[in-house]
Amino acid sequence: MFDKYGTDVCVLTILQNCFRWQPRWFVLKGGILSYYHSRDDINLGCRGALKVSACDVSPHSKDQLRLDITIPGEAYLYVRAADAKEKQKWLVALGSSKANADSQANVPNPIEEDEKIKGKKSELKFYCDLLIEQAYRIRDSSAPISNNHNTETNEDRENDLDEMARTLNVTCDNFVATLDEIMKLATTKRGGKKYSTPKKTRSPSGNEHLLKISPSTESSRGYDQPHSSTNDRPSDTESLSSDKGCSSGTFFSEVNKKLGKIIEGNLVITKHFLDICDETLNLYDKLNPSTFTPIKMEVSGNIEKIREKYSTDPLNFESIQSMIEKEIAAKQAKLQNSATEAIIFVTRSLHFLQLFTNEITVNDSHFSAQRAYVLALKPYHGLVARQVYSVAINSVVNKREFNNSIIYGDESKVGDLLNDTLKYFSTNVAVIVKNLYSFFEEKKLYETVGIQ
Ligand SMILES: CCCCCCCCCCCCC/C=C/[C@@H](O)[C@H](CO[C@@H]1O[C@H](CO)[C@@H](O)[C@H](O)[C@H]1O)NC(=O)CCCCCCCCCCCCCCCCC
Repeated sequence: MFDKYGTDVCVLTILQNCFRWQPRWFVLKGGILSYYHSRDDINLGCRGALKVSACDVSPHSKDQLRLDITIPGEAYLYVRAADAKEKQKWLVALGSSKANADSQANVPNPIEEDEKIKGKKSELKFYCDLLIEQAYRIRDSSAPISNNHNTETNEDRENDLDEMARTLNVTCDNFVATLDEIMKLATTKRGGKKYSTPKKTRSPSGNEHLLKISPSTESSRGYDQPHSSTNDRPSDTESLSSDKGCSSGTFFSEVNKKLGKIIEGNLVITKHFLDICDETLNLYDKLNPSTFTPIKMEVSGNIEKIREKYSTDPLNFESIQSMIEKEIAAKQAKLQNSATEAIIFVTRSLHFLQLFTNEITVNDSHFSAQRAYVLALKPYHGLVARQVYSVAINSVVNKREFNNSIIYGDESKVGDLLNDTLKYFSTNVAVIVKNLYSFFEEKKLYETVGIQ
């Protein structure tokens, strides 16, 4: 188990998609557990790494050879040793690594304490995951077409590859920029030699304006907040919600018309909330039905639960907040199928859509969906839901198809209106989502309802 560098190395089998165990090469060094595709691939870089001190390590209750290594709510690694002896060695090695880190934690460590660095590190991890995923997508898409049924033309493929390459380029730039910021923060904190950004030696990406986009680290839930109150909402409601009086427009210019009345003060008006949610359901029909029909059904089931509750007493349940308050008072919020629970899940899907529509104005659809998922849904999802996501993300249409499916009328007349209507939708929905999340927090709703 120990190699010539005094490092713990081992082949462990790892639980991958579809619940199949795959052998992987693991290295535990300096408190970091890294894994590689195989021993021969060490030079190619690790496939994943976890800081052991941040992990919970627990033997599986039934499987004698399995260890679950998790950072609650963030990462998980399910591994299986070849035999009981090997598992025991790993338990001891991981346990000692954690204990070492704990004892060092008593010595004040300015880097660890620095919230900024922590935030940047999770940003870096986000870009690292994206880089790996985008690189694989390019590899898969550039493989020769193996059957005659594929209707995609060479031009389509080239366009897709171009778009993917541009996105990869932006992600690389973001990754490097974040790493650079971490280096600066770390050296300043340590009082070390001032770090200066290395000169760019490669050709510019031509996407410099996109570098401003970075994952939100503003709150623990990763919520993006373009506008903090109803007063911040865009004033030009007319021009963006009514597609400037022409017969061409987008799906969102129609939806936007309904957004004006949805908020009163901080209250989200139930009737209009339901209206908007119903509208957004139409979007799922533009996506791959076999993947998205079940997701649409789940979301529409939740919308129906809210509608049903509302219909029992529209006056008392005029706002979403009053509906929740009354369910809490009647001790109904915790019940299975409560309107409160349904509101939480619908809000999460709206949050996803809000982030997606904001991001798609400057990025490709895959990146946008990925970012929206990481911020809006992933923190709440366990293994199964994440796997559903990984299937869904692979059937996301590209940006060109996305645009085509939301534009109606004369495409050439839509121009800037496309992005304007997306931004308008996103900005206004952000206000709705923000108000609801603040209310959830105020009422400690996740604890009250008993969900993660
Ligand atoms: C182009 C967009 C691509 C979208 C790709 C992302 C897809 C997200 C996949 C999400 C997988 C969800 C898997 C299921 C999770 C559920 O377990 C979880 C919990 O369910 C709730 O459980 C309660 C009991 O505990 C139950 O009572 C409750 O009723 C039930 O809901 N559910 C969730 O976390 C909610 C997930 C909502 C996912 C919404 C995804 C939004 C996708 C928007 C697509 C349209 C936008 C693009 C338009 C493109 C046009 C070309």
